[in-house]
Amino acid sequence: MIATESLSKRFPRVTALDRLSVDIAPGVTGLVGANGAGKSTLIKILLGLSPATEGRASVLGLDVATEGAAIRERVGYMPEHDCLPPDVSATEFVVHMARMSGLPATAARERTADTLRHVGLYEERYRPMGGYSTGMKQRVKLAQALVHDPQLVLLDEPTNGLDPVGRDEMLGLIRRVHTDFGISVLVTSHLLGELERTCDHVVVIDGGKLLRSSSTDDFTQSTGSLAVEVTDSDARPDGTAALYAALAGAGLTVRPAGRAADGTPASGRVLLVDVVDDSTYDTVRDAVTDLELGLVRMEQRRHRIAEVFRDEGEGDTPATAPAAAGWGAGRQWAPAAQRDEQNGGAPDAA
Ligand SMILES: Nc1ncnc2c1ncn2[C@@H]1O[C@H](COP(=O)(O)OP(=O)(O)OP(=O)(O)O)[C@@H](O)[C@H]1O
Repeated sequence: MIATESLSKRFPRVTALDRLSVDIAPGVTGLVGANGAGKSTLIKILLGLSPATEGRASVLGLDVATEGAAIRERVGYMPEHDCLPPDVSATEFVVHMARMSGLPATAARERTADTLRHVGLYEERYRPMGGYSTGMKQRVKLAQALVHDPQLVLLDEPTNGLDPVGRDEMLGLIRRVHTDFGISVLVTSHLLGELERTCDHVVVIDGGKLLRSSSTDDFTQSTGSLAVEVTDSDARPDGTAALYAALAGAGLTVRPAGRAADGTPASGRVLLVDVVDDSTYDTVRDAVTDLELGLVRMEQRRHRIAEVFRDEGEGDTPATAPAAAGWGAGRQWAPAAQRDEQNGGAPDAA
């Protein structure tokens, strides 16, 4: 669907893309990187709007250097920044964009109504967009990217500025763009954590270089740990501590999920139990029953994408720690994504 070969973009003072070679298949793909990693630059090159300094790229089999117009006919684009005229309504704007894409007037009106309904804009669609919330504006930007029924959409930071609920809704909408309409999606974000729920595949770039391109499952494969959470009871006001002692006493390796920055156990209520064999599940169940605690959850733990990068970064091996100055930001950026997950996905101020 998208292929780049040694693609570079150099500005006078900065190399935004550095010999990037990547292949992106149909489906929902996340393009993730810290601010300034080169995500928007890549999107502009893929749309044929900005020439590469070196290398090649194709989108839907079309060459970005010579077939930009044909690419833009088949591809929708949601830009990162606010670009909506404040005095017109969503309906007027999206109809206009549909007409610009070549749809006849009636089809443009029908497609606009369908698309705005799909993104969840109802009565508000007749009001001037200047009075819209950030979430509504993001939805209009998504609608105009979809209105001409593209084969692929490129979404640049669609969750920017949204609160946790708005972000979840937007990610759900993006997923449905693919499942309901069969449109492939390339979505950028600087938050690793949010993409693992939405994307089939994740491409990570840093300082314009490819850091990793893998299926989401490869990033988040199961670990050998079981996450267990229990309630407290009158008899045992600290149920987690009681369970910890019981499981350790039964010979299992147990630790609290997460540690504070100084290495002390975090105050969280989730315990991680190393799975030895199938009997581990029975031991946990029996311990919870014997202590007369309520079992909130017992689940096989999966890696979070952010942890993969944190763990790899700690080794500082040449294969995973790029020389680019961006890695400094990257190291802060993985825990930031985790913080973001822990607090329920609050917008990242970074
Ligand atoms: N027109 C330009 N002229 C000079 N430098 C540019 C230009 N466009 C981008 N850059 C630089 O190229 C680098 C990559 O920018 P880009 O916008 O692609 O990053 P990004 O990953 O999309 O980050 P963000 O989400 O912050 O936009 C940055 O250092 C940026 O300052």
